[in-house]
Amino acid sequence: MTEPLRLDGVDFAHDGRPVLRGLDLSLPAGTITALMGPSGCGKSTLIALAAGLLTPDAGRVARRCARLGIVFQDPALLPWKTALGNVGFALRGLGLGRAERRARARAMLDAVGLGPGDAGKYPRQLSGGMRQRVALARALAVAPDLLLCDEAFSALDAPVRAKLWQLLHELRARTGLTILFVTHDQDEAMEHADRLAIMAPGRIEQTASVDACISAFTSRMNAPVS
Ligand SMILES: Nc1ncnc2c1ncn2[C@@H]1O[C@H](COP(=O)(O)OP(=O)(O)OP(=O)(O)O)[C@@H](O)[C@H]1O
Repeated sequence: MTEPLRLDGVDFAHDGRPVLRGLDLSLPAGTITALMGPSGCGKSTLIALAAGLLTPDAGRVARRCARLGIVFQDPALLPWKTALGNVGFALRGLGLGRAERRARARAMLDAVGLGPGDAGKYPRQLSGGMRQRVALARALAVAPDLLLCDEAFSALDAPVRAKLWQLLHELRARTGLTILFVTHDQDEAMEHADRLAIMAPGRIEQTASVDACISAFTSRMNAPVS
């Protein structure tokens, strides 16, 4: 099976202070992996390395994807562009005409639950949750085959989160999208991921399939009390 993302023996230091040491992680194509671990263990640093925004001091980061989508906790939208303009901007460089870019951007905003009324608003006129939805639409508009999400849904309420997850599951089923998402929410991880990657400070401590975790838990619950 191909691996759209693989990190081998990655070391990384922020300002000379080691943060990741000999970190290994691989994502099989079409899987959804939840990256979990204590605050400060290096999850966001791993995502930045995976995205190519940071360069490892040692080891190797290999991305085998045609198009990468990234969503951060901070949506970082262009303040001088509308929601539609922000999503359309991401489509420049794909060789599409202006009308096609606008149509794709509109459709993607619609898919994340932002209709024509919201599409024309500037980031300052949108709530934090709406800005996060614009950021997701921007990442998905390029039709990525690898999506990295760093606490991307943290400002969203439960019903909106559920709708966006439904959209991601549909995209995965249709396109084989591979997703790595950082979350502190165990329920979100168990409900939406196929695999868990659990970090200890600086490294991946364990990767396991969610099904294996659930059956281990169930057999422990059903074990006779001695
Ligand atoms: N730009 C930076 N400059 C210096 N140190 C940094 C920088 N970014 C992160 N660090 C440090 O690197 C370590 C790992 O940070 P990182 O943000 O990757 O952890 P995290 O697991 O994502 O944390 P959280 O769950 O709190 O978001 C922390 O000690 C943090 O203080």
